[in-house]
Amino acid sequence: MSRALKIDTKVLRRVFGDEGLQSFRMNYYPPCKQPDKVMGLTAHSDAVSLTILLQYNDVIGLQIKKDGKWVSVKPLLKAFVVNIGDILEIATNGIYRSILHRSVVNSTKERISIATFHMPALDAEIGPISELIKPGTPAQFRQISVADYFKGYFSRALDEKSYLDVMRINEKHT
Ligand SMILES: O=C(O)CCC(=O)C(=O)O
Ligand SMILES: [Fe+2]
Repeated sequence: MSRALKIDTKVLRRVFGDEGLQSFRMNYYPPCKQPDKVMGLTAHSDAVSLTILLQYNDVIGLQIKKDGKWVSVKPLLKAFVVNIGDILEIATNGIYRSILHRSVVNSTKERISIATFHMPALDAEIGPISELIKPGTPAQFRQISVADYFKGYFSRALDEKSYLDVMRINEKHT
């Protein structure tokens, strides 16, 4: 990522240093006779920096929004899905985009996924990396402490990528 962003590797270490937090969530989706009428997990992007996800059993459910369409991510044996989260979008000033995703349910089979979320420590600050703010690319997001960022995030309903708009400079705060 440092190479792609053309920044020193020390910069990402500074931002996502070794004091970061990891949390995890196990999602259990029971079968539903009318899967078209329910949503397993509503469309969202992960608020964190990076998510490493295991689709534990061989049941399709995770979908990502690609070119305006929902696309299923086929579970692969022993493979992880790596999803970019909102903090990485903020830190890279919009160069890396967090992925909009959701989970649908199956009519006969249960589904289990395990997500590990990675983020900076609560007392760290997040905002666009200073090395990426240049005359042609001004800061797109505000600077905020990780604690305040998550306080705001958890006080809202899960709603696509709407919380990123709250962090955006020159956008209406809803
Ligand atoms: O069940 C899945 O595959 C996705 C879970 C997810 O998006 C989440 O836990 O944030
Ligand atoms: Fe997610």
